[in-house]
Amino acid sequence: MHSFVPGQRWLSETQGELGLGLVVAVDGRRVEIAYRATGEERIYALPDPPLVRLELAAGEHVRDREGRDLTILSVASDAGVNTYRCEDLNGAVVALRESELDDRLRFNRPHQRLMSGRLDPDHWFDLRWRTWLQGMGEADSPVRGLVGARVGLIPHQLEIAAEVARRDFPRVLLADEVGLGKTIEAGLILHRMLLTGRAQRVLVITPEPLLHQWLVEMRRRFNLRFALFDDERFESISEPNPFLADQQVLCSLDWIIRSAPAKRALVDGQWDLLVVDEAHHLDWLEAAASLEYRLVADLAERTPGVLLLTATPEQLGREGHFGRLRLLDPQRFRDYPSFLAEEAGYAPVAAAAAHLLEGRALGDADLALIGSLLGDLDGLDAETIIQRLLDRHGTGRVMFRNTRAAIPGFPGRDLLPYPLPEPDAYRALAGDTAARLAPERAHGPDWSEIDPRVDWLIDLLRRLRPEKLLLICAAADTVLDLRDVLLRRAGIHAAVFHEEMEIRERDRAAAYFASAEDGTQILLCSEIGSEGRNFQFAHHLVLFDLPLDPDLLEQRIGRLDRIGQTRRVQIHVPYLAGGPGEVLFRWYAEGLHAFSAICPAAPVVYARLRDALTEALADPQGADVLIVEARALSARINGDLAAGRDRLLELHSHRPERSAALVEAIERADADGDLADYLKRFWDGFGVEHESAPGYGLVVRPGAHMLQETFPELPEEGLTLTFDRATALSHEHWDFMTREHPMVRAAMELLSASDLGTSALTIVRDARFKRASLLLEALYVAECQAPAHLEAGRFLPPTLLRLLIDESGADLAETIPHEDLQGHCLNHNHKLARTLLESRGERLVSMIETGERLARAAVGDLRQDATARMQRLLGEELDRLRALALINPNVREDEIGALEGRRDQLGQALAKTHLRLDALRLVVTG
Ligand SMILES: Nc1ncnc2c1ncn2[C@@H]1O[C@H](COP(=O)(O)OP(=O)(O)OP(=O)(O)O)[C@@H](O)[C@H]1O
Repeated sequence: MHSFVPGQRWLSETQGELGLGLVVAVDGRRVEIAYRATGEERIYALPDPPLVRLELAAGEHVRDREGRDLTILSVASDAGVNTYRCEDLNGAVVALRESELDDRLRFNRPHQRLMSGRLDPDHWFDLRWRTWLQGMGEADSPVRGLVGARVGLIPHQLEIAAEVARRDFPRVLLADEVGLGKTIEAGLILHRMLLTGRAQRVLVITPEPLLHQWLVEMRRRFNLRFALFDDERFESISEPNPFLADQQVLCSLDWIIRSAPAKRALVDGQWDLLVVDEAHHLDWLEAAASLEYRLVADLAERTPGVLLLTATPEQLGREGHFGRLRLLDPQRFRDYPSFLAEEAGYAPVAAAAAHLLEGRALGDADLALIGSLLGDLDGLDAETIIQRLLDRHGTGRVMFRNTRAAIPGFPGRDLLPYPLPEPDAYRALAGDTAARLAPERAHGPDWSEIDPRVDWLIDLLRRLRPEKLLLICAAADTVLDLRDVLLRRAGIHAAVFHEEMEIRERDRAAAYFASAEDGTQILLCSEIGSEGRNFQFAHHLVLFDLPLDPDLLEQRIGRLDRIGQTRRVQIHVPYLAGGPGEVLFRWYAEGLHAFSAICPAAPVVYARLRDALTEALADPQGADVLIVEARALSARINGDLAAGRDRLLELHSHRPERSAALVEAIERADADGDLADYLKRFWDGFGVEHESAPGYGLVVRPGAHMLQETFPELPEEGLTLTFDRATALSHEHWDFMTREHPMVRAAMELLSASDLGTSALTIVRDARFKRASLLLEALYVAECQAPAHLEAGRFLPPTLLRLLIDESGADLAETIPHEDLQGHCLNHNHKLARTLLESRGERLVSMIETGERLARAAVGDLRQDATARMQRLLGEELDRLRALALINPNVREDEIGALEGRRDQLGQALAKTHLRLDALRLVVTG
């Protein structure tokens, strides 16, 4: 019999959910226990309170208050209070007084619970079994983190996400063409890294107009709740570094640049992963780097994972592109001239790879080129050669770019030009090309009275009603003037979106436009609406003016021509005939063919012919010659790009056979009905109400008599959910329930950390068992405790070992599956249960000992297999990286070092895999 001493830890015999108790005071008649996990204090009468002394032994795994995982090496007692000598995950030895044990620790003692007749209903035992099985299935799944996103299964996105997220330090430029889903790719990558524990602190930086869209996309597609930081939030947090108060932070580049204290705190934010959207704003020239660039460079230097997103990597020139690659890997991209020289060599390599892909025989020149890059080609098949070329050359490992041409399913675009007479007053601006190109700004406030585009627009709106139109123009003033004139002259209410509005106002305007029932027919946007936003529910785009930069034109069209667009995009272009407006229109329409499709050559053609274009704008007589030249140049460059550098990049950015396997794996997970069955049983056991809703939906609400006051992630008012991906995509206000949904993860954690279902007793009547006998069903869990970033679960996830021991000590688990042992559960029949347990107690103890022995032997095998698998997989990966490093400087030294370190640490962690008895069920057959 123990006596109570302050500082000791005790457990409530009857209320395990209180957590670990601490003796705070004792007198002759009572003991006072604090349960800090639940904030309860209880006073118990002595001498016989319903408490069990917590005595831990060497080999057991515990956690301290700071969350460190420890293994007990030995125990010493001083005046009745224990001090445990422990080892942490890094092998350091620490002394832990028992009062410092984590108050939330649960100590399931299935053995004691069973022997003392504390029994749970069978269904909880069954759910425990299924919980562990499910966890095992997920741990090494190639589609982990990808399954739970509310996204359509678009192959190139899944492949990029899987490829990038498995790297130790993912530092890449996601540069798919406009609207192909870079935000989704970044979301998939970070979702996977968060789920596997590879990242915890994530920072996303976007331009101000995209903040809200990111917030919403992360929440509704990935169940990720980002904290949006601005001055107000930053100042309201009193911690020394307010960013440390949140794990997933979203903020705008503009705000950080403006706020010096925020900038300092952000750089010290200890991020694991940094995402920068619209990264082409990070200007860099060899001679000067912008403020924005320098800030991101500071962050990138201190953050292991960096994702830069841009659809126009070469906007503002190749030098800026190089600057952004340098953010990802400053060692590799050290100087601009060598980068240019190296790039020049890509085209022939890509051409050779293309020949191989097309199944053509290689000529001597190709063979010599490939041989000089890869060494001996003997015995290598075409596929292997292509893989190696992709792997080892170019910017492949740091940059991904998919183009529309390679992705099916875009409905296409139609150009609808409207030449309009140029008013005399505008023509009078001749001599000032800029003014004549934007007469609405140069002419004065009454421009809308004389500009034919206004009547044309009113007419178009009437003709297309109720179809929605997005209008983009260069300036906020034009937006405001157009709004006024539409209302005044035609009674048309337009929503507006421009840089002088507050973020919330802009988001409201976009929502007002989006609303199907009572929204506006037209949204008038200044240029800030041309970047990143999703307006693909509309099919008509009006380009009220045209930008000079072709990347900007593509950004504008990309608002509608993006994933999710269901019809051909109608591009309406009104222009003033005879003047520079017509020249610019023809430049895009006839010279670059940039309205009807993306013109990859456009930035280069623009850079080369900029002067000629300026001249033709000033003097439209020269337009014909210019257009012919632009057409020839863009055809040639587009051809070169298709055959050269971009072809290689495209090949590397999407390998269909790999993405097909990912799509198939996710489809299989989606089709598996187990999860719905699992959750329904869980809810039933817990007391959560659920009923079908029309159209693959399910309404779930807290019941009146639940096991605990709340169910994880279930709001008081309940929620509607669906297990069906297609339904989830069309009902975005419903939760998409997958194994990765926070509710499922929290429910599984709740169960495995509690003692629900850890001991059960069932009577099974089955003709296969002739006479009354005992079977002991034991669930052991082999666990490898290692720091999360090592992802030990890939090789040895918490692994369930199920044993079914009969009275002779034989294990029948293989022949009698768990599902076959259904029967009558004795958790309510205490009397019968106790009689059974008392009469067969000795036999039971010996069966438990046998189980323990068999499980220990099995865990040894498991440990060995996992270590061998880890050595093989990481060994292969290391060989590949080392081979790559010899020829491709894109492979960084620290990547190889990190992988070697990981292999060693994993080896040590796997060797310490330990075994824990999780649950016991006594089955009485007859
Ligand atoms: N797999 C997907 N399932 C469902 N919707 C998707 C998927 N991928 C992309 N989308 C939708 O398509 C649109 C374009 O995606 P996203 O915004 O990620 O593209 P982007 O490449 O970042 O665009 P931009 O170049 O304009 O910044 C968004 O509305 C997004 O929600």
